[in-house]
Amino acid sequence: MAIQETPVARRLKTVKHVVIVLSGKGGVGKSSVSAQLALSLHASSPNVRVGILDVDLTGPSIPRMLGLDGHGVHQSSDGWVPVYADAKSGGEPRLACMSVGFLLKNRGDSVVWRGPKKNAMIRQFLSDVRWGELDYLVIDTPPGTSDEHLSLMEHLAPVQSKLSAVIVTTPQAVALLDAMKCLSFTRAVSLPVLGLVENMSGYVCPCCGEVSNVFSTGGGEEMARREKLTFLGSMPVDTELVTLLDAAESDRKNGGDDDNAASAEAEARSFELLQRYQATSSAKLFSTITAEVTRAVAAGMAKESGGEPPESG
Ligand SMILES: Nc1ncnc2c1ncn2[C@@H]1O[C@H](COP(=O)(O)OP(=O)(O)OP(=O)(O)O)[C@@H](O)[C@H]1O
Ligand code: SF4
Repeated sequence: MAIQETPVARRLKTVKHVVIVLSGKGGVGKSSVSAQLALSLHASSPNVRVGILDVDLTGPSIPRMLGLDGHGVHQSSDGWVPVYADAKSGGEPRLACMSVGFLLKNRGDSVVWRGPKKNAMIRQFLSDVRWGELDYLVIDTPPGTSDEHLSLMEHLAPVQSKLSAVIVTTPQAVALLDAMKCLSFTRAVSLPVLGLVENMSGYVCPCCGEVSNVFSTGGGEEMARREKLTFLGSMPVDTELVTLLDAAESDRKNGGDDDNAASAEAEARSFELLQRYQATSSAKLFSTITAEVTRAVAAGMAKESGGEPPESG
């Protein structure tokens, strides 16, 4: 008997690879890493098409991080239409975003749902968004390994071969302990891990750019070595990132939330700011991560098709 294709599998047929970003603890920078990874993949080639899906139902922060606060969800005959972060920056839009944040009236509103409703929402996000052709879909998840993660893995099971994960941690012992729980989750659900990112590893002085180690450092690298994971790199606490996010946000607010010329211009400016951050030294890490993601995905695809993986640069 033929196995019936699920709506999620049908929808994700046009998506080549899915990168799930996980963290054991809240507030370690998982959404920042997801947003910067999506921007970096987008910048890696003028032909790469990227989607970012925010399934952090109780704390969606991707719209703010991409300067897209205030957008709503529009329905088409073929499903929900994602919001394009680069829609106003000229050329064909190729950075698509969908978040529960687009469903909330105000940013301060919270989602108070029980498990079954969360599960249904995650299924709908995976099956109903009209992504079109995507090279990468980055999924930002809630912290920890909760019901949402189990739902996500259950719905994504038919496309298991397209999945991999990036784990984000901070260097402190308590965060590393939670990152280990995250790692055992990936092992339990057979989710391949592309590598580990250590965020808030040191502090970049806004005056001279010197990096000082406020907390312990190197814990992420040590954990990666011990667990035989790829260490993707470390990112210091960078006030430039905070300033940039604030600037992008106030630009967006000044433009208003309506779809008028002022808001379009503000959105184009905030996207430009975000792209500019990619060129700073703290964000250089993301080109390494992007290269690793691209290499691992190409190797995986070559293995599936029986061919040789391309040489990594
Ligand atoms: N390297 C960094 N330098 C400066 N600020 C950072 C850095 N990483 C994250 N932040 C800031 O820390 C805050 C928390 O980051 P973020 O929302 O990415 O964490 P999270 O792990 O996704 O949190 P949550 O538990 O809410 O999902 C944000 O305001 C973000 O801008
Ligand atoms: S890192 Fe350099 S500029 Fe920053 S506070 Fe220390 S000495 Fe001053």
